[in-house]
Amino acid sequence: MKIAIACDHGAVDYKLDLISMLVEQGHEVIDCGCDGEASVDYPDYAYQCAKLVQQGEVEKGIVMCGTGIGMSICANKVKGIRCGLCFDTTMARLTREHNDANMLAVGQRTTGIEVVKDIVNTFLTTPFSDGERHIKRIEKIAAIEEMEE
Ligand SMILES: O=C(CO)[C@H](O)[C@H](O)[C@H](O)COP(=O)(O)O
Repeated sequence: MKIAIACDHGAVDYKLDLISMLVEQGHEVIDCGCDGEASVDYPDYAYQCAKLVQQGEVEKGIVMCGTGIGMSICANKVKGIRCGLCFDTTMARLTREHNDANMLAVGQRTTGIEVVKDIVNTFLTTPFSDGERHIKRIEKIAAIEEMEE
């Protein structure tokens, strides 16, 4: 799978760990930065990653910061993006099954790396459940985006 990944200065270590894991698994990864621990602004990196997902350049996006909150807020501002902030594998499974999330957000300061790896693997391998009620709700999300334009 082609995946874009981005972080702010609060999650560089996790981003590098996840890139190693994903490449080892055979995924193609586009690294949207940032690259060091100097303070940066998470919207700059979340936006780059979300645009790659929106434009169909990649199938999924993964963003991370201290908590994942800032990154997820930004990603969800981009039309067509459904980014789930996850703290465990149940949330990762449900954001795929129920929300058909195309982006995942995690936090380096809130969640251990082994749990984050499990979250990422669950997110990438769980299909959308395709239930009629979920489709209807996702269509309503898209309708809100249209109303807000
Ligand atoms: O958006 C966040 C908080 O909800 C992220 O955790 C950021 O990484 C964090 O705000 C960065 O904080 P810092 O004090 O500038 O390192």
